Amino acid sequence: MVYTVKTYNNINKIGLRELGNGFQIDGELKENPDAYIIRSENLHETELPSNLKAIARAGAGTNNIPIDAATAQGVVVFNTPGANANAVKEAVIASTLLSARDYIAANKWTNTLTGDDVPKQVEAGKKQFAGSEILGKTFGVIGLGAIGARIANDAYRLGMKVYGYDPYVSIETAWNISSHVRRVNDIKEIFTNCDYITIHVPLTDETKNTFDRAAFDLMGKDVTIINFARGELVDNAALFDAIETGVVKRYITDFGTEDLLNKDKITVFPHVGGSTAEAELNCAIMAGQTIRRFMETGEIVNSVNFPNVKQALSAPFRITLINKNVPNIVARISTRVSDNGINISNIINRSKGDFAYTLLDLDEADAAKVQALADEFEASDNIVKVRIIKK
Ligand SMILES: NC(=O)C1=CN([C@@H]2O[C@H](COP(=O)(O)OP(=O)(O)OC[C@H]3O[C@@H](n4cnc5c(N)ncnc54)[C@H](O)[C@@H]3O)[C@@H](O)[C@H]2O)C=CC1
Ligand SMILES: O=C(O)C(=O)COP(=O)(O)O
Repeated sequence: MVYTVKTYNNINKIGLRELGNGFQIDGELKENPDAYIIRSENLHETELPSNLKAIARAGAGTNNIPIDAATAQGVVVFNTPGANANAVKEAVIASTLLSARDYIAANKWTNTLTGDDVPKQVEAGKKQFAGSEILGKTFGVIGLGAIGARIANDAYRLGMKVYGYDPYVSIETAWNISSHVRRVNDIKEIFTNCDYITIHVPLTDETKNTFDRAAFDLMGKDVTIINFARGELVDNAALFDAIETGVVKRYITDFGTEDLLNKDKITVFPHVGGSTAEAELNCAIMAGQTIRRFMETGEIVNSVNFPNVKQALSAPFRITLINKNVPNIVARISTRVSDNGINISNIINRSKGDFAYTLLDLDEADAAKVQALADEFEASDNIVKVRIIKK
């Protein structure tokens, strides 16, 4: 069995080797493949092909993927948690230092100098670039996930007083956060207390415009806002007013829109937070492993729209179903299997919202019987995707 994969956006080739020999990458069937491996390509305007079973986002944010449509079509969407977190952490630490000392403007100015007396001009002009130090300053981190937790710990190590806010922090990540990071339960405490604020949350209806007028109104003066998460987390109109009134000293973001460009107190990078050789390799490796595992075994790990399901396959065949989460569905599935004279060696059914994933391991070596059962499942209104996996 050869599976087909279509890649978008420069996925690291070495990482893709994780797929192994059972996958054809960007071959002739790439317009209706089994899986996509993707980075930031916006899929919201495109239809997902009928054969598609999985999308792996080689990275963290999945707001470029139509998750609800994918779920309804039985497409499992994965990401690669933490695989590019160190890259973003380093970019944010660099940005913090860039705001404290205006190195970019200082470098630009120095490059304008001419003549034999450049050293003299430097000494005369450098006072305009006197900065401040980050030691002892307050640093707020909104979102203490893979990136935020790393940044909070390192900002503390750099001598900053660190506040962290994340009402949904996972237990796993919470264990990794230094006890020196002061966890607050109200985001307002970040806005009122911090000289530097960085945000590391997914873009959702809840997080959109986290930095709005009400947020800026709570801040003191000369606050640096760092946004390597998504542009829409900041209300730009409110930001411009906050810059005008001296509330915001500098806005550093990885997400450019035209209104942000060529402004004195705004520094825009071209979405390069995760663009390091190491992060691109890590993401591609994790995406490749995830897709391979899902296609070859049916197991789900690191999905954003279906629950984790792990179960070694010990029976001759496994049928995987993506089904609507309706009452009595497991009983109905089991009955259909027994009506076909097949024994179930193991069944797992896990739901998330309106849909569920079912692994059916069958004590049946007759491929034709298994195919007939799968065809019956295909015909059911409550089942949106059926796959047969042979041990
Ligand atoms: N600039 C770049 O190249 C990159 C940007 N990103 C962006 O950064 C985001 C975060 O990435 P990771 O830390 O890897 O993800 P993550 O999933 O490990 O962490 C996100 C954290 O945000 C928290 N959160 C969710 N809603 C929240 C809310 N309303 N208030 C406070 N916290 C909330 C979650 O509990 C979680 O701990 C991604 O979703 C993506 O948008 C990620 C990687 C690279
Ligand atoms: O992982 C993320 O969420 C990112 O924003 C990284 O995007 P990229 O894969 O570098 O286009």
